[in-house]
Amino acid sequence: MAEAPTDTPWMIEADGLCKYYGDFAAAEAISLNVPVGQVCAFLGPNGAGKSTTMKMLTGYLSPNAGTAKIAGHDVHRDRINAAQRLGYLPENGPLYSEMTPHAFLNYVGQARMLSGDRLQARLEWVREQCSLGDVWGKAIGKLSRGYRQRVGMAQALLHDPDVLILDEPTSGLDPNQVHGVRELITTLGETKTVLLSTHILQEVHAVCSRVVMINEGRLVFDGPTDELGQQSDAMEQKFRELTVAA
Ligand SMILES: Nc1ncnc2c1ncn2[C@@H]1O[C@H](COP(=O)(O)OP(=O)(O)OP(=O)(O)O)[C@@H](O)[C@H]1O
Repeated sequence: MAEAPTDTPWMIEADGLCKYYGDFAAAEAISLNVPVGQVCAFLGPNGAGKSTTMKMLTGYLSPNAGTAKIAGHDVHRDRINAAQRLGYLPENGPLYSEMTPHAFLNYVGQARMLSGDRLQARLEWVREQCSLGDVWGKAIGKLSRGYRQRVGMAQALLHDPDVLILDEPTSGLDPNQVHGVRELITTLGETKTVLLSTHILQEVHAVCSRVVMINEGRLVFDGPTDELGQQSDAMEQKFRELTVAA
């Protein structure tokens, strides 16, 4: 049953999220709150638990313990309202290889209850913003990794959600495309709340005001980007200190 939305300043809330695979803790006691309009980086080495946490935040994975909310809506108990406010770019998006970006995004739009002029306007907006014009009519299965990533980004943005959870949005993109996606995220961050995972520390400086870092399933840092150092070198050093196993 749907819950009444709470009057919360937090657009993304995690409270004590845990995920176990057998005895192995992929995520343990993850709590974090992201306020309206913040662009927050989610960092950690390979296997740290970033994707696992993001899947729990978006309701795609059930936690063993803890709760997640989007714009005050519990992602399991109030799934439809949470999903309406959320755009999610998964690590390996479920893209339908035989469909064109146009057909796929049209289908996604209808599934999200968009129709008529509003759907057409949103399709045109994502085609433009995600630079998909050249491949709009080609089969997704024949697109390069970078273009597939942009189709994934387009489906996350299509319904104009307030909250974006982006798992490695610039992975697989060439430097020009990386620049374009960073600019897009910066613009989106003026009005939306964004949590993005990345391995590229320059990206964090470029677009994020806050960093949350995870290692071996546990939070090890949560603070302003500047606290990790003004330069990428300093940030890299801090990253190693916080994430190399003791
Ligand atoms: N379905 C699963 N069954 C068993 N172990 C899993 C499963 N999914 C993830 N894991 C393990 O949980 C840990 C965290 O994985 P996760 O994908 O969340 O890490 P990550 O920080 O996103 O890594 P990367 O930066 O490499 O994408 C890893 O050790 C992974 O092998």
